[in-house]
Amino acid sequence: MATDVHRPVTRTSHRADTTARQADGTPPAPATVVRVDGLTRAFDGRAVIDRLHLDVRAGEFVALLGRSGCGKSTLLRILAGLDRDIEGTVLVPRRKAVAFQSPRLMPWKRVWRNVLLGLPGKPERAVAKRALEEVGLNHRAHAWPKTLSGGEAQRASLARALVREPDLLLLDEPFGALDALTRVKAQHLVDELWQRRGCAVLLVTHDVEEAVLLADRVLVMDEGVIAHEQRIGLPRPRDIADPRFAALRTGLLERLGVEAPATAATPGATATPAATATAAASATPAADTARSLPAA
Ligand SMILES: Nc1ncnc2c1ncn2[C@@H]1O[C@H](COP(=O)(O)OP(=O)(O)OP(=O)(O)O)[C@@H](O)[C@H]1O
Repeated sequence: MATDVHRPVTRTSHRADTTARQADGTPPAPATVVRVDGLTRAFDGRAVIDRLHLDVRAGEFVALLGRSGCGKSTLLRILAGLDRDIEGTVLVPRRKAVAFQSPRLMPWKRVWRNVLLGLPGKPERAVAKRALEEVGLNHRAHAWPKTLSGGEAQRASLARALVREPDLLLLDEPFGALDALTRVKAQHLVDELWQRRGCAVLLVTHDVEEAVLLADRVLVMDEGVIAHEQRIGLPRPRDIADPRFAALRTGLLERLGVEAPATAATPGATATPAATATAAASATPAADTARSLPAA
């Protein structure tokens, strides 16, 4: 796998992949596709990311949580190669793609042309159509972006990421602007695509439930570093009614220091993260507020 190294100021250097068979003949651990070592990014003298370490394995689904302003998008932009004003070492695969909360489609290009934007050479329309088929949007291939619904535009943005055949898919709050029902559908789609494609995914989200639903591993960012890591060993597809799901969600909410609102049923009661978790399970817009994270 070709690897990009972003290393303007290097403290330590790493090799990316470790695929050699072990001495006892057991299969090797999955290769590492992302290796970040001692990463620092400062704005106006303030280190938003401060000597951060992170490894992501091939095919792994990682969710990144953290309070608003803690540096999640900054980290994702660095991994995407969009910000290189850094200290430390960042190794990422050359084949990578990003989808943002806003689909960022060019209004003057039809959907299929948007999907092919930025691809090298002269890719054929069939390439776009295949990706659009994968996200269930082929019937809108010739539409103008402004005629798409929010969910359709987000699927077009995903198709644009998929045509790049990424080894690493970076998703920055891709469902944040969608209504609750469309978001659930989009989450299922991403889960399906990830299982089919087998690429590594790094998902930045504010939604604890979404993180537990989709990720193999949930990371919590705080004070410029990965402050907490939680493996999610639940079988897929995951059931939010499973008590183990609720326990993981509650644990993560506690880590994030989310204060739940007092419920009407228990006036004056001290709210607990568990209450937030219960509210979040209903997946209503009100619940979205309960599971959003406070600002840093
Ligand atoms: N180009 C920039 N110039 C100055 N400050 C910046 C710049 N980009 C980000 N920051 C600051 O860095 C901090 C982290 O921003 P970032 O967007 O990474 O946070 P975040 O965790 O993704 O937040 P949110 O969850 O609200 O999207 C914020 O305080 C932000 O104001």
